[in-house]
This record gives sequence, C-alpha cells and structure tokens, in this order.
Amino acid sequence: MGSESSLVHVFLVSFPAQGHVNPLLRLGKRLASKGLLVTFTTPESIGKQMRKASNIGDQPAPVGDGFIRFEFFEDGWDEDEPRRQDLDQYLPQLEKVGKVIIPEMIRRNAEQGRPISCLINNPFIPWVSDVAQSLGLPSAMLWVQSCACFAAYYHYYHDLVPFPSETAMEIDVQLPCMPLLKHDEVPSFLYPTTPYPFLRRAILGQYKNLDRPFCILLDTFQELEHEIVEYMSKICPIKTVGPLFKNPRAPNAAVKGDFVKADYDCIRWLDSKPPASVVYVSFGSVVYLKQDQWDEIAYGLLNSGVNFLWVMKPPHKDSGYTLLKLPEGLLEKAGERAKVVEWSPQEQVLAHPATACFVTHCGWNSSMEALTSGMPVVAFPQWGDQVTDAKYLVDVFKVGLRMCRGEAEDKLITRDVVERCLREATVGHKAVEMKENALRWKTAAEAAFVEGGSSDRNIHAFVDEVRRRSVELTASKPAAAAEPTAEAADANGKSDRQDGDSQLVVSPEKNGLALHNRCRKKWRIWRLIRAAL
Ligand SMILES: O=c1ccn([C@@H]2O[C@H](COP(=O)(O)OP(=O)(O)O)[C@@H](O)[C@H]2O)c(=O)[nH]1
Ligand SMILES: O=C(O)c1ccc(O[C@@H]2O[C@H](CO)[C@@H](O)[C@H](O)[C@H]2O)cc1
Repeated sequence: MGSESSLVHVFLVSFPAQGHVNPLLRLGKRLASKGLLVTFTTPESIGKQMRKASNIGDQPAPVGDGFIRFEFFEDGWDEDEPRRQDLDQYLPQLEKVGKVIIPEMIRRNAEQGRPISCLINNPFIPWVSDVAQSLGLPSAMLWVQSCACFAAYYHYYHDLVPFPSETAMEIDVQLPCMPLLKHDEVPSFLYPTTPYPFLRRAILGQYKNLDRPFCILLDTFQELEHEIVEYMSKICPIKTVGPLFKNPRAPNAAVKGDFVKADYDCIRWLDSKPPASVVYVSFGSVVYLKQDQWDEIAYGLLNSGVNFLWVMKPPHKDSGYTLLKLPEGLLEKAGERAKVVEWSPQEQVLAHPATACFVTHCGWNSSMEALTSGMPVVAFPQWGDQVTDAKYLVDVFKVGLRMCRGEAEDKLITRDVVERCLREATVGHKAVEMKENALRWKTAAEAAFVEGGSSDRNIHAFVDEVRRRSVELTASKPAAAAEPTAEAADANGKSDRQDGDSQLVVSPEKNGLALHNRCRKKWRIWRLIRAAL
C-alpha cells in the first residue's frame, strides 16, 4: 500500500439519499481496496448525520490497498431549511452551489497534493459530469438501480417503444430482452399520472448527459440480468460491478454510511431465535405507508404466528408524514415474538440464520442485498423502480411472492392477505422453492464479486482505465484538476472568459497541471520533513 498522497485519486459525489449514498460509498470502498485514494462527498446536512450514526473520522481510512476519506460541502441553505424535502427546489439549489463548490474542492485537493483523476456521481446530480468536462477530467456514473430499469428509462427517453400515455394508460410495455411489463410494472415515475413528476425529471436528467461519462457502472451482476446487460452494453458503455455491498478484499471495512444509528440489539434478539423463524419487515428509507395499511400489516404479522423484526423509522420533520403507530396493545400481545427498531443493520439481518424472509418495498439496494444473502422476499413495492424490481424478484428471479402491486393501485392489503402471504413465504413447498432459488442467486452473486468474477474483473478494468487516464491527464491536459467551470467562475463573478469569447481562457500561471504537479511535490517534501521530525 502506498501513502495516500501517492495514489491515483477519484472523487465521488453523491445525491443525499440513503439509497444513493450506500451504493456509491460501497463502490468507493471497492475502488479503495484496489489501491485508489477515494474522496466521498455529499452535502453537509447528510455529512452531519453520517458522522453521528456511522464510523466516519477525519483521517483517511485504510481499505484494502487504498484509502477512503470524506469531505462534506455546504449546500448554501440553513441547517433546518425545510425546502430540502422538496426536490423540485432542492435539486436546482444543489446544482447551482455544486457547480461552484465542487471545482473549489477539486482545486483544494490538488493544492494539498491530492490531484483528482476522475469524478464519479450517481443519478439526480448529472451536472457533476459537466463539472468534470469543464475541468478536463474524466467522469463515470454509478447507476444505482437494475439494468432493466436503466433500459426502461433509456427507451422512454429516446422514445423507442410505446409507454403508457394519457391516451393509452394501461398498455403493456415490451422492451428488448426483457419480459413483457404490465403497465403497473414499468418504473412508475414514467406513468403520465405519477404524483412524483419531479422524480421523473430528476432521473431522466441523467439521460441528457449520458454521453459525458466514459463508463456507466451498474450495481447488478452479469449473470443476474444477462440478456439486458448484453443488449444495453452494445448501446452504452455499461459495466456491471455488483453486488457492491460485498467487498472480498476488505470484508469487514468499518466505514459505513448510515444516516441513522443502526440498532444492534436486534442482532442479539435474532441470536435468541430458532433458524429461519423470523420475518424481517422494512420499507427502506423514503417509503411511508398510510396508517390503515400499517395496522393491517401489524395484525397480519400478529395473526400469522411468526416472529418478526420490524423497522419503523420516524419520518423527517419536514416530510409531511406523520409518525406511524402500532395498534394499541399489539406489541404486548406479540411479546417475545416481536422486535421493533428505528433502523437495523440490514446486511447483518439478512445474513442472519434466524431470518426466514424479507417483507420489502423492493428498493434496488434491498433487492440486491436480499438476492446476495440468499433471502426470499415478500414484495410490497410502492413506486419508481420498486414496481419493476418486484416483477423481477417474483417472476424472473423467482425468489419472492407478491403482496402488493404498488401505490398506484390504491388498494388496502388486508390482514388476511398479509397472514396468508407470510405463511406461504415461511412454510410449505413455495417457501422451500423460493429459498432454493435465493440460495442459487447467492452463489451466483458470490461468483461475480470474488476475485476474478465478472464484477471483479469489471472493477479491475475500470481501475486500470482510471489509472491510464490519470497518466494521460498528467501528460497532456492543461486545465486538469484545478480550474473552475465557466459557469462556476461566472457564478463567482471571476470568470476567465473574455468579452465575446465563448471559451474559458486559462492563463499559463493558472495552468492547472503546473499547480497539480507543484503542489504534489511540495506535499511530498512536507510529508518527508514531518516524518523525519
Ligand atoms: O433499517 C434499515 C433499512 C434500510 N437499510 C439500508 O438502506 C438502504 C435502502 O436502500 P433501498 O434502495 O433498498 O431503498 P430506499 O431507501 O432508497 O428506498 C439499503 O442499503 C438497506 O440495507 C438499513 O441499513 N437499515
Ligand atoms: O430523497 C428523495 O426524495 C428520494 C430518495 C431516494 C429515492 O429513490 C430510492 O433510491 C433507490 C436507488 O435509486 C431506489 O432503488 C429506491 O426504490 C428509491 O426509493 C427517491 C427519492
């Protein structure tokens, strides 16, 4: 392992949501374990929560052959600003501030002897690749959903096949190399009537910029989505690198990105339960069900006789959701059979021998974690990619059964249905069949992420390419790693652009490469002196 300042340095910028931070941070750890220096950034509002809940220090943390470090940035709003909960307002704010602040962070890193060779972002913040381009830096994107969803959005964006529209709401959608999707199995942000048009805009924003990243990394694996991966890789530079939550070179890396402290009491509680006797229930970090649905699930769990571990996260104070309650006396009736936590260490819960199945909203991270842990699921999708993931978990991967078709159906799933599904998922021939299939996916996932597996090879090739581009950058790119974008400079009121000239003019004295190399040299000398003292 080299000292961190001698390593090729990649800069990861994440949209501030748990389902986005987790996969990007996991990618960061994979890249670090292959010998890169990784800096992870997201707004300070989340940084504050991550520092409190997770093991994040000020110093670079060693991971395998490399290091990971954190730098959070101010998004320009007060700590308690409620508009952060409204993406229509927050995304433009992030873009405005990010286009100024990310180049400054990149420049500061170069000055401190850690010049950056590549930027990587996740969806909702596609402007990061504009920043990279303006600085002459290579960029890549981590797609945090399935390849099937990537393909669905791609075909919608380019208008390649008919999708449900105002005049034909209930049409099925046939995409190449995919099963026929019923209208309510298409990512629901694409419905003409979606209540979340801002999320459609956010996710499709990435497709406008799809020609910018030199590589699109996908948190899935070749064997899981074989045909659609093959098909899309002929159109876009995609590479499967999942499941990212497994890291063979640093299996126990302590760095985590939880926003809420995980309650490890539930692992001790699981330890006290017989094998395959507990139903784990979680709807991820953003889905909130209505109180009447919550009550039905609660009674279904109680009446089915299973043990259950249930995640009940309190809503954000500005989200407009009210705190969900359990029916009066339910926990007393369930006694030792029930455990409720605000946030669980989900990876450990899914790997625990006492866990029998997972009632999930089918977010892609939860779906990948379940498949990779050999865990059958009961699908309770709500919106977005969740409805498509549910289709795949149930009908294609055959590891789950369906309890619900999605929020758009607006149907209360009664306690009897919940009870029946839980019984079917835990005992009898369907339960055995789903477990066998899930275990097969676990084996296939392991084969993909171990050294030499399909995802590991792709990560390796990506790291080689970043290194190659880093050498090329050092040899030839004049403005790399230190100069702000034209927009950023404009926003700061200190543009280098001359009147009537549309190009960013970089004076020799401000040449980014010179700065990059000078700073690196000074930093090394300083480190030697410090070591000698
Ligand atoms: O109690 C919980 C619930 C969720 N998660 C993690 O939060 C992420 C949720 O991502 P997902 O894509 O499943 O759903 P989202 O929250 O984005 O809707 C996953 O990595 C889970 O492992 C967790 O650690 N503890
Ligand atoms: O903050 C929001 O409004 C927000 C956060 C996260 C969202 O999407 C989730 O991300 C996962 C990865 O894309 C996905 O698999 C999951 O189903 C989504 O809940 C959306 C909005």
